[in-house]
Amino acid sequence: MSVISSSNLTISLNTTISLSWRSSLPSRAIFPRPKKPKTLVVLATALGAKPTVLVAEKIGDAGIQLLKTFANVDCSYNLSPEELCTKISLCDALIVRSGTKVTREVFESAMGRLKVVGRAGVGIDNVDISAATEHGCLVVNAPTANTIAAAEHGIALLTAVSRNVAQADASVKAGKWERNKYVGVSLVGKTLAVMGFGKVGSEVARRAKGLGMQVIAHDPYAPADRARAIGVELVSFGEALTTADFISLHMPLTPATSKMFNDETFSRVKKGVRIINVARGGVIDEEALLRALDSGVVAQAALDVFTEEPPPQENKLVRHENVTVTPHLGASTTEAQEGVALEIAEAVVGALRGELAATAVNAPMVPAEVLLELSPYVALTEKLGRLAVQLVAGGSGVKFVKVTYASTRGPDDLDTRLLRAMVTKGLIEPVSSVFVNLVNADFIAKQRGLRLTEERIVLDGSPEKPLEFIQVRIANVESKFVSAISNSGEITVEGRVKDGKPHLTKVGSFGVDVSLEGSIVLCRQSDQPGIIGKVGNIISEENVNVNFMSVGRIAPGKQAVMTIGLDEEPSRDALKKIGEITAVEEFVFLKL
Ligand SMILES: NC(=O)c1ccc[n+]([C@@H]2O[C@H](COP(=O)([O-])OP(=O)(O)OC[C@H]3O[C@@H](n4cnc5c(N)ncnc54)[C@H](O)[C@@H]3O)[C@@H](O)[C@H]2O)c1
Ligand SMILES: O=C(O)[C@H](O)COP(=O)(O)O
Repeated sequence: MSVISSSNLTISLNTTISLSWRSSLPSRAIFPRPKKPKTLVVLATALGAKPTVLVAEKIGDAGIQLLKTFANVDCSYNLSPEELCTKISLCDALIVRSGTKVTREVFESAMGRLKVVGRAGVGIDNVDISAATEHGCLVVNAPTANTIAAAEHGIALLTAVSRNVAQADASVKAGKWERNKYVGVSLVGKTLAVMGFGKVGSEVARRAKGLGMQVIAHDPYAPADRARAIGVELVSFGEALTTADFISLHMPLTPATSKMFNDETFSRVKKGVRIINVARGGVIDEEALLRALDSGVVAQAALDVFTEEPPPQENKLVRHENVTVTPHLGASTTEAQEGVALEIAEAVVGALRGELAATAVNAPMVPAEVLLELSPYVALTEKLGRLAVQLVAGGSGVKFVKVTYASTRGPDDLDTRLLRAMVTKGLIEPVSSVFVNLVNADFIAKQRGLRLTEERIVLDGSPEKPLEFIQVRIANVESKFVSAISNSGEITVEGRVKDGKPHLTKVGSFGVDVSLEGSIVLCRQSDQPGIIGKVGNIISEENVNVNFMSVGRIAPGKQAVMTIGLDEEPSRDALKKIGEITAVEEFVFLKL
């Protein structure tokens, strides 16, 4: 047996999430129960409480129809920020495109009801992800359905600028015939630098190769072999700037890419370069681009996206004769919009049902089969957390928690992120009013100063079961049930999964066995005949059903801890009577 300790690992929840929709449902479970998603749906319908989805920007009809099969759908477009904040407290989900800013105020105004924001598209820079996470709100996007549309629009703009299509069109419509003025440049043999070699960037590269261009790409995170496979060389930012005749932008807007193209970068480009931007307006310093256009450093620009959308009327860039503009049309093809709408509707409905969200933005993925296998352990860890915190005297001074996983599997074969998050949920929810889920567990733990460390015990044996037992220990606290303090001085509870059900198997240093459902009475007594009967009588007089009972003792005739699992909560009077039995030295009632 070996112990692997990850000492001082501050809890960091990078966990798959699927949310169960909680509004009006009796269950507060946040873990997707892959075998039972339909139960949640049936409950929602039976209670007449369908979730409400606010669609704040127009999406394809197929998506709306799919949403309507599951939810009340409110399509309200062009809402002001104030109107959105007013409506949001009545909504379980919100769907937007790039035109709606989902700010911190929106999450605050939701008052905990908003469970998922669906971004019908790729870029999530219009959603305050930190605020979403802090409010336990899942953010999902539709990352694939508009890739080709965006790439095609990039190529449309590339060819349009090279041949002055927009300017020449305007000139002819103005009654002119200026054949000499609108002589263009050829694409064949020219170098195109694709900045951001992701989904759209690589499709642009592929198409530009077909036009006979030399394609280079800059992307610090893209694998070189993927680029090589389509005949593209990955180069440094500097090399891309200095060698390109055309630059096409395809990176996300992040703090690192904001104003990536500025006076300094324009001072390094080849004179006469042409720039295409179908990514995000904010990656270019628009004032600097204007200066570069005026000085002729940049010959032409084609812009689909702007820092402020729509750009103000007087925007000089928009009116510049060497600039071609479109109103953020990259994703706007019939095909892409139908695809995006379906992709986002499926993601939102799935998240509301408590199923896996494959496109979660603020919660990393754990494969479905892993989730299924870990499901009973997820219930176990939450319940151990709940029990442990209720054993603390005072109830809220929990700072140092250690979770031990005993398994025959090596650490690399056991992903404990979900379990860790559920311990956090179990520890925090009974002593606070906050709702903890897999999205916000990390944030809430940190906010409350909870430091959770994990330890592995690697057991010998065949690794069929993911875990043998799990132990939760709380250090530096006193307990209202002194027997829960183990020899190491910590409140200790241990459990395992038996026949698919979570069981409590140890409290302090006492071995016990009780199924973790309903509620529990823990009772320490001097080991002598008749006690079990006396306690049992008090409970049965109350008409409360005992679902499990076990006694763990140190040695015959010495102290024993009796564990009684109850279906309902006994009255205060009954609990008082248990405490008055002479041989009972201490007892505690715990809710699961
Ligand atoms: N105009 C439109 O309508 C439209 C449509 C679709 C996508 N987009 C935008 O296009 C962009 C790309 O979309 P995608 O689907 O290809 O996303 P993606 O995530 O597949 O690709 C983005 C790529 O940018 C790279 N990147 C990140 N930081 C970078 C940096 N500092 N320098 C260079 N590369 C960097 C990433 O490694 C990634 O490979 C996004 O901003 C998206 O919002 C716009
Ligand atoms: O990031 C995206 O997916 C595009 O910018 C598309 O945005 P839209 O949904 O507003 O067209």
